[in-house]
Amino acid sequence: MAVSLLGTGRHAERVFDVVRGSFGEESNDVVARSWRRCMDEYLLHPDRPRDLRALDPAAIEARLDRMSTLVDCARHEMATLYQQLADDESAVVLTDTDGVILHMVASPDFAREVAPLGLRTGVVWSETEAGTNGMGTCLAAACPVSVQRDEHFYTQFTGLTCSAVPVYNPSGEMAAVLDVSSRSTLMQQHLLVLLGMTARMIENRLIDQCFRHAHPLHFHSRPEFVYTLHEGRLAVSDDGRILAANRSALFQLGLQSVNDIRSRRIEDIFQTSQEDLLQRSSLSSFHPVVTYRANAANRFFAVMRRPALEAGALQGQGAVLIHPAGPGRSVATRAAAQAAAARPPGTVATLADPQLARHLDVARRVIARQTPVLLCGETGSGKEVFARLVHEGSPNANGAFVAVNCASLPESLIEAELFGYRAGAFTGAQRSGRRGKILQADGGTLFLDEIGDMPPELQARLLRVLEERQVTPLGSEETISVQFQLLSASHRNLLDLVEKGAFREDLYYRLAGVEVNLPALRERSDRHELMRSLLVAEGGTDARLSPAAEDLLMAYPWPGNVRQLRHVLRSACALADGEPIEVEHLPLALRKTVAAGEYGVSGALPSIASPAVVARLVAPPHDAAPNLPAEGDSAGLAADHRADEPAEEPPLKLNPILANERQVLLKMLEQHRWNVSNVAKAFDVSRNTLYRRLHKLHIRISHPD
Ligand SMILES: Nc1ncnc2c1ncn2[C@@H]1O[C@H](COP(=O)(O)OP(=O)(O)OP(=O)(O)O)[C@@H](O)[C@H]1O
Repeated sequence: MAVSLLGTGRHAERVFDVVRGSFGEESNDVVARSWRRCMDEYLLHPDRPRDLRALDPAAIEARLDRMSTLVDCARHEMATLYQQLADDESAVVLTDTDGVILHMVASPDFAREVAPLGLRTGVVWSETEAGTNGMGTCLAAACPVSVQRDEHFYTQFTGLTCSAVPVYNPSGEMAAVLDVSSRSTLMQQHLLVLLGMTARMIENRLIDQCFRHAHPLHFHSRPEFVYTLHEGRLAVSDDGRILAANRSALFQLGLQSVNDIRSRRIEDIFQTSQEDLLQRSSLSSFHPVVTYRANAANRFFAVMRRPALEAGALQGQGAVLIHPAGPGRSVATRAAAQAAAARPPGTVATLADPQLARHLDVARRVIARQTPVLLCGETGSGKEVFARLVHEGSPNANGAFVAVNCASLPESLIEAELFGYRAGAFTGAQRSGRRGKILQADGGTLFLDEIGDMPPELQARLLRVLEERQVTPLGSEETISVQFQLLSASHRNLLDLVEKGAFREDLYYRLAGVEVNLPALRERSDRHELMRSLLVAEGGTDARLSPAAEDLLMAYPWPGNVRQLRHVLRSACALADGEPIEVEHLPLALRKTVAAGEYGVSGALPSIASPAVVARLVAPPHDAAPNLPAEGDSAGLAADHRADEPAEEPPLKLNPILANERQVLLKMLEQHRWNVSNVAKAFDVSRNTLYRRLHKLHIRISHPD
């Protein structure tokens, strides 16, 4: 390892100079203050380094026990941060408030290399012991700190650059320090941001863990930030009193400390009661609903849930439902699992489309015979919602529904996530080991989403598990028998992937006992009902769509399917703010697409749309070319025109989408008194484009005004 850049003597001299002189001589004031503390208060000497103190194994064990909740919350986030850093010569370290290292994630080589320096579990890195350093100085200064190479007090550490941030407990007190110690000095600012984000994730997990009996309340002033790292998070007792708050909650509410909010009632903070918030959240399928700050006009979007323990251990951030249940488990446990399975986050499950209802029936019958089902369909078409419905009507309905998104897991973690691992299987593994998702699905249903993204080497392991129905956790020699129903899904064509050699053919046939193709939203006959129930979910029972807005939504081809519809309705509800949703509350791009009839032409439909669908959507109802004035021909466009027979049925049979679009345009023309310029402006398209569209849809414009 490189030692001081300056050499021991010169490094010590510089420390002396700065401490004796003014702080201005050292660019980093935090470091200069720390050097002064080291010399004046702790009586350390930069010339006389010493070995760092290490706790004995029993003392380490006792500390780990005391801090086990925090360390458990931190492990996963630290492993993820380590993956993100992609730097073999770095370590992610967690210390308690005495500076004792509790947990460290590093490559085995780097861990071996830095162990003699004291970068290992049980060693004390407080400033009093180790002089100026990332962890100790962060503790002493109680703020994020970056200590680069020669900024360390002792020469022995000047080969390292350490960045550290505080981690707070739900009472708002500093509970730990999260640090990255690396040989690299690059990207320190970026690193501090990443560390700050990881600390917040740990803090949110800690609130979840410590208040599993409380109601979690998620909120933000912008709906898209709810359920993200930036959300405000409160834990609320059964009687509506606030027990804990995260940092973002305090910031958004303009409060200084958790004490300013603890024990206060929901009504003191928001213009709503616990009852009302719970009811509206449930009605909206746990999508954010509007509320206001008590005694103020600040608007927030909030969701309140039932306690995790009561709801059957809904874990993590609104994601996967995991609950052990199956034959032989207690009735209470099964009932909790059932209740939780019946409340998947964000589901209104409207399946009035007869084709979909048939598919559901087939899938349920097939899965009851232990035959795997593969769901195919465009992104956002509701594959997971459908999978949950299959599970709920299956013989394993009392068991857990465990969803794994193969696309969102880093390749290096997917194996541990799926198969689990034994205690100490790798650096960074939990002390107690971990049950993988497959074992969690024992007696229930395993849903492998985006299966086409599973790395090839894991495909072989998965195939073996499916054939043998036995799992061997990482680092273990024990095989465990497991019984689960299997559903998988992909928006990619798996057979194409098989042909390209990216997906194993034998695995494909193993997964696709029966293949169910879910229709895109534009092909569903129940899209009207679905739109209505999503509207209630997003905007409450009073939410209304104006007829023109409704027609426009019915005319749009929805390349992002139900997910996109949900998002559009959510933002429209927010913009309409309690009034009926009008066309102008809908996204401009959507209006343009409908007005210009650009389905499949301007990229409105993604390439995943089948050629048949694209052909149907772009097929003109009439092949006569419009006779239009050239763009910019001011003479031809000087005046707007009036439709001759606006209400007349189109002479040719239009497909439902084009017929809808025609209705939208007619209504808009009516609304704008047949002023084509104004309608074009409302859709933000040129008049030429609009004329062309009107012609295609057989809306005749004849007399200039
Ligand atoms: N039938 C439905 N009723 C109500 N909401 C639905 C329905 N189908 C889908 N949604 C909503 O649409 C969104 C996307 O659904 P889902 O995650 O099931 O789609 P997906 O096809 O699995 O998506 P991806 O391909 O991206 O994994 C979710 O917010 C879900 O709640």
